[in-house]
Amino acid sequence: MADQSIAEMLSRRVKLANGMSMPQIQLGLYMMSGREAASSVKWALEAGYRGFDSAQWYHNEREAGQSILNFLSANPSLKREDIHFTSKLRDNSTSYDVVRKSIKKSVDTSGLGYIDLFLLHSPYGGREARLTSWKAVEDAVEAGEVKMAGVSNFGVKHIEELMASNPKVHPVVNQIEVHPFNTQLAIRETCEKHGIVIQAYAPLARAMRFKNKTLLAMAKKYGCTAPQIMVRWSIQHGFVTLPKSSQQKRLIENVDVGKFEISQEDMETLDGLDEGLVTDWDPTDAP
Ligand SMILES: NC(=O)C1=CN([C@@H]2O[C@H](COP(=O)(O)OP(=O)(O)OC[C@H]3O[C@@H](n4cnc5c(N)ncnc54)[C@H](OP(=O)(O)O)[C@@H]3O)[C@@H](O)[C@H]2O)C=CC1
Repeated sequence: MADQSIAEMLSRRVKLANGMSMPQIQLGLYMMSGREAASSVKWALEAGYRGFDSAQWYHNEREAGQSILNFLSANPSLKREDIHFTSKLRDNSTSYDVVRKSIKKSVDTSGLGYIDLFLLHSPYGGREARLTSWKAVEDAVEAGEVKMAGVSNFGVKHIEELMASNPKVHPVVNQIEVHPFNTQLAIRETCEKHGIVIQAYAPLARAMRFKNKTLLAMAKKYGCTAPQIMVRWSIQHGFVTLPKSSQQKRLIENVDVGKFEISQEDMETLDGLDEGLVTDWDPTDAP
């Protein structure tokens, strides 16, 4: 696998339980203004990124979608189907209609015609809201508004609850915080059991641990940077990984990870850095 170009790394795809696939490395769009999202998406597409992770909460679905459309019209060899766009439901609701409308609004706002992956952003709201919201997402898939459905920040209990409800549409991913400083073994095991791929958010631990001694020693050994070790760790674990940067140089640096492979022993050393670090929120134990 070593010695792959940036374009090759960005063309890697992960297979999903529903027979579809998605890019393994996608650009995270959290904490980007609309203007930043527009420019970052453009730079990323130029570099070869084909997947983007937005959300209703990020208030940049419109600008990210428009940037994708601009790129597609300037590059007619690429089609809408070559791009993977994710959004997420801001709030679960016990009202089916509220959620259906909210999904339609995201589709319209993005301007992309459909959304590739739509997630419940968190398990908040209780069991009834989770299952009702899921039903609305399933129907949006059946209606073609959304191609695939998944969840985010679901803990073991929430995954088991959803799977026990016999969902019509299989949740293809659970997007959770995962990096060497928070390895989330219990949730990963549960997802694996049910054929749910992990999407690793905050794969760079939001730049909070770049000075960690073990990480720096590893970067020196492999002749790369600390963020590159973190992205490489994430893909070697088989996650779909979502590093965010709104700087052109960094969003290219972060995916230039095809020239080295972390040894099994070093992967285990990195796994051992787990300290349960939460960089933003942790709704995985919500009631
Ligand atoms: N479902 C959920 O609840 C959540 C989902 N997410 C998703 O995951 C994505 C990634 O997570 P996020 O929280 O953004 O954190 P990341 O772990 O991706 O870290 C992003 C931070 O690292 C900095 N950074 C990026 N690359 C470099 C580099 N090469 N050198 C130095 N600093 C760098 C960025 O700054 P700069 O931009 O200035 O480069 C930014 O401050 C989000 O954007 C979002 O799509 C994130 C949190 C919660």
